[in-house]
Amino acid sequence: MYWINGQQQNTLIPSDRGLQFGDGCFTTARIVEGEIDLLPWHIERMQQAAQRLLLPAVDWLAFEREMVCAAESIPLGVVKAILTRGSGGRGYSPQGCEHPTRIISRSSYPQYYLQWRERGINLVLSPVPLARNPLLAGLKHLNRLEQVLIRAHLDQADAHEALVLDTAGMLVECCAANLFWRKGKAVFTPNLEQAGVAGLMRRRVIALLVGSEYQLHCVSEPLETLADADEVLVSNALMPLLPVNNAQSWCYHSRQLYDFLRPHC
Ligand SMILES: C=C(O[C@@H]1C=C(C(=O)O)C=C[C@H]1N)C(=O)O
Ligand SMILES: Cc1ncc(COP(=O)(O)O)c(C=O)c1O
Repeated sequence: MYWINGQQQNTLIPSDRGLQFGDGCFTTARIVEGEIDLLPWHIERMQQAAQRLLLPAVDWLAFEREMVCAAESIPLGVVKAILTRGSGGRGYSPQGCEHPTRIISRSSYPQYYLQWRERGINLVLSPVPLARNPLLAGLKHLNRLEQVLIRAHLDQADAHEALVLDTAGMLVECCAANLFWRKGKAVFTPNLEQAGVAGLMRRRVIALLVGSEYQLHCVSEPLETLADADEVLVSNALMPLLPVNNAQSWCYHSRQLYDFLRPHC
């Protein structure tokens, strides 16, 4: 089910720059008991992305209201919210684009995440690297060709998620999730300065670690750092947190950090 600028409809004008250039940003949220989990953070991240992408003024009240309405009385589900620069401009030029497009959709919850939480998942190294670009790093923008290629390779592999490196060979994240690993009481996550999406569940995990017995380190490390990790976890707004059993040929048996975080995610 889709709502475009508040109207229930399934068609988007072909000149929309979201389609023409991937000119916009998005967020995907979990609905729990009719409410959007982390709603203020979803709005805040979209506002920051809109600012970084120089989008024209957005009606944020309407945007939030439309997300909230899409979630109403749904026990468990997914709301996706997209903002594009709208239509207009000559070629790439955004000049004259003053009416951003709001696209809200609702879908069912991916039930396999419930099973994966209990059983854990396996990760395989993706052959597709992420380009390093600090200008776009962290943003959940609409240009997702890298993820589409990563997912296409993953669909052929015997694994649930992928380990994704950047073009310098540093760990960044997974196909559609952020990555954490633990060594003793030290917890690590890639710093996302050059590539990757600054996930909201990553933000929640980081917040939960503050003042705990664990120390968080945002790092730039190669794949091999996972060889002597005690535990590996992945997160996104829907999962929201999954324990990893295997990454490449390395096995992890501990659930210490997962058991600490899971009740709060
Ligand atoms: C790709 C989308 O959203 C991301 C994917 C997932 C998921 O597959 O679990 C979760 C959160 C999003 N960052 C999408 O089309 O919604
Ligand atoms: C490439 C990528 N990294 C990280 C994430 C995690 O973001 P969030 O926690 O906001 O869902 C996503 C969302 O699926 C993603 O697509």
